[in-house]
Amino acid sequence: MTLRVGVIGTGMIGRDHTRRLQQVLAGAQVVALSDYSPDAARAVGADLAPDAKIYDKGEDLIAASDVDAVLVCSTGATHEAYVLAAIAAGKPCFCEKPLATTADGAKRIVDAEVAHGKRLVQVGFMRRYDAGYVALKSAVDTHTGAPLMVHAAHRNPAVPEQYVTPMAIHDTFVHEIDVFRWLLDDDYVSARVTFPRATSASHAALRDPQIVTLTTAKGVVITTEIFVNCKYGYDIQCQVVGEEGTANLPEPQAITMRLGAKLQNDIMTDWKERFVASYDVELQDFIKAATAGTAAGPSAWDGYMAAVTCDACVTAQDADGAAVTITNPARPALYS
Ligand SMILES: NC(=O)C1=CN([C@@H]2O[C@H](COP(=O)(O)OP(=O)(O)OC[C@H]3O[C@@H](n4cnc5c(N)ncnc54)[C@H](O)[C@@H]3O)[C@@H](O)[C@H]2O)C=CC1
Ligand SMILES: O=C1[C@@H](O)[C@H](O)[C@@H](O)[C@H](O)[C@H]1O
Repeated sequence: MTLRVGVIGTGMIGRDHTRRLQQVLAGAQVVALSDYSPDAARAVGADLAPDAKIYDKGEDLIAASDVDAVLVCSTGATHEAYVLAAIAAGKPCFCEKPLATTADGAKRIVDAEVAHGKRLVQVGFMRRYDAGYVALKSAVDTHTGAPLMVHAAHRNPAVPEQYVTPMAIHDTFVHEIDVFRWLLDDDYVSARVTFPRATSASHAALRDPQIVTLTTAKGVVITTEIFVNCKYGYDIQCQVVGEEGTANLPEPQAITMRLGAKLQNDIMTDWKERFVASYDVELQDFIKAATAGTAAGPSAWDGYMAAVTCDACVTAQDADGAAVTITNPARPALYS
């Protein structure tokens, strides 16, 4: 059976996911596209899915009888309404991060899915599918002993002018929030944010870099540098320090050159390239589960827990370095 997929939001990642569904992965076909700007949907259709029907409204795409499953790739603030509509229609839904821009919004999705009684939602936390993180988790689970600390960095070369201080949490750090819960099998109890000297490459509405310190229920302290105007490349770093040893996230494969009296290798410059294989694997997982009428991988609960933590981190950005407590809600049986 070929899964008939509708894609809502045909910007950067909507286009890229349409390409992988049409050209890379097995078992799915994009039959419908929708975007706030219909011209953007038409352009992606013309380039990648000429037979796809273009819908002016995402809600109509979700309701269409020939759409089996939905990909929500529009801007973050629009996700909640589309995911709720997909659940109401009983259709599997892959939602790009964030699941919702507030914890309350994510909770409404969890409540709707629990009421439906079966998982339908997968959140686009693709790092859980990254071969490097999978290897790191295996090392942490089997070799390095009880984790004590994590040191991490999330660096982007530059961000658009409209990117402001809270986005460093909701848009960027949200990946670490999810992947470290999974990596450590733990939840967060507090968040603290400090701001080093600001880079001159930023502007008044974006305090950059920032350092977030999360403490987990088991007492692990995680420090992450978020630096979104680092200039030199897209660089994701992670080191777990355990009782017996340390484990580092592997560097992406790159040719090492001895050239012009220098030892050098390229550093990637964007997320599309850095995590290309992870996006492929996560969506193949979505196709497999959605074909069976359900969802796997990062759940609406994971999206909700990430949103709760994001809210605490954003509060901590204005707390002058003080710790903000994170209260974890009770987990419904659907997500156990
Ligand atoms: N997992 C990952 O690594 C990444 C995830 N993302 C997430 O994907 C989502 C989209 O990001 P980008 O593609 O980078 O943004 P983008 O700005 O390139 O594309 C967003 C698209 O959504 C459309 N849109 C806006 N409101 C809409 C609405 N109400 N209904 C339908 N379409 C609407 C816009 O017209 C635009 O075409 C965001 O939530 C972002 O956080 C983005 C990049 C990487
Ligand atoms: O998800 C992503 C973007 O939306 C975000 O803007 C970047 O900071 C992240 O590095 C990237 O992975």
